[in-house]
Amino acid sequence: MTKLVDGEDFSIIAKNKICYVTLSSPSTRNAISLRMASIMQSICVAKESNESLFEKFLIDQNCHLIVLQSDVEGIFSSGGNLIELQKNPAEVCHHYGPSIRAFCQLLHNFKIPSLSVLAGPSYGGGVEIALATDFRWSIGKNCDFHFTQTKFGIPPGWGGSLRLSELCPQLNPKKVSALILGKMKLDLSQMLYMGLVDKEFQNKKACMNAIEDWVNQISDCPKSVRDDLLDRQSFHNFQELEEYDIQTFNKYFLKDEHKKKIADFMKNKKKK
Ligand SMILES: CC[C@@H](C(=O)O)C(=O)SCCNC(=O)CCNC(=O)[C@H](O)C(C)(C)COP(=O)(O)OP(=O)(O)OC[C@H]1O[C@@H](n2cnc3c(N)ncnc32)[C@H](O)[C@@H]1OP(=O)(O)O
Repeated sequence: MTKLVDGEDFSIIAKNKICYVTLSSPSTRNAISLRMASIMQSICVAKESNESLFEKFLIDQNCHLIVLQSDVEGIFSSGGNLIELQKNPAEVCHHYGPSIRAFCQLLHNFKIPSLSVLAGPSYGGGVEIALATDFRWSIGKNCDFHFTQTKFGIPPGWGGSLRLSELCPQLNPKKVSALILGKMKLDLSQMLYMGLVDKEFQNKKACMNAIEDWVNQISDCPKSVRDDLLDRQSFHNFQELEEYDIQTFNKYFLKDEHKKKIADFMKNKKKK
């Protein structure tokens, strides 16, 4: 196990090709503090080499998946730290929003897949963090999203509104605004229906086993095929993506590795 961030309330570690980002602040129900935001800032901002510390860590540790999770029972995140935000003047909190936004952008844009494990509800900015990952898996039934931002007189600011429209084609910008203005709650059945939650689990063990199986399958794929598949995300134009997919397929079709894998499969099949 290797650590990038080692704190009581927020840690980032790599273990068995999985990067775990863990929120563990029971006293604030996993609110995002100024300290966490400043760590996010320091690990997400690209250095001269054009690579941030977080990206370098993910590459060096050969991580195939980022898992964002809560270590506090009954909550994913209560969003922005209201106590600190109330206490401090705007100048002191100047970097707060941009830092968390940069962290969310990294989860969304970095080329390996990211997953939020939801075993409790999320509020305000906590929903936005959960929306930043590519996938959301739920454990149990209690993982509602609460859009509470306007209760405090502000709109979402960490990329969550746009992500909602991206993830749910039926939620156009007008509908997203209506959800937020209404301080609405989405429960598990609504999130499953909208495709916001991708898989549901009865307990943590089943979820963690599924995560390990997933990463093992990714590791089993030849590195160059894996890299080529992960590069697909850099294309936003469907025509260019189609050409890339055809070229990539031709690069591997009936080459030695492909033939060998077919032969191994047939041999194992006969044995059975
Ligand atoms: C700028 C950020 C903004 C955004 O961009 O969107 C936001 O995120 S706005 C904040 C959105 N958050 C919320 O609306 C949630 C606020 N909290 C609650 O509604 C409740 O606390 C809870 C999360 C539903 C939990 O309720 P409950 O189980 O009844 O516990 P308590 O209410 O007693 O809370 C326990 C403890 O935790 C502290 N706490 C809770 N949320 C926050 C928070 N967001 N920031 C800081 N601290 C928080 C709460 O004060 C309690 O502490 P003690 O009183 O010291 O026990």
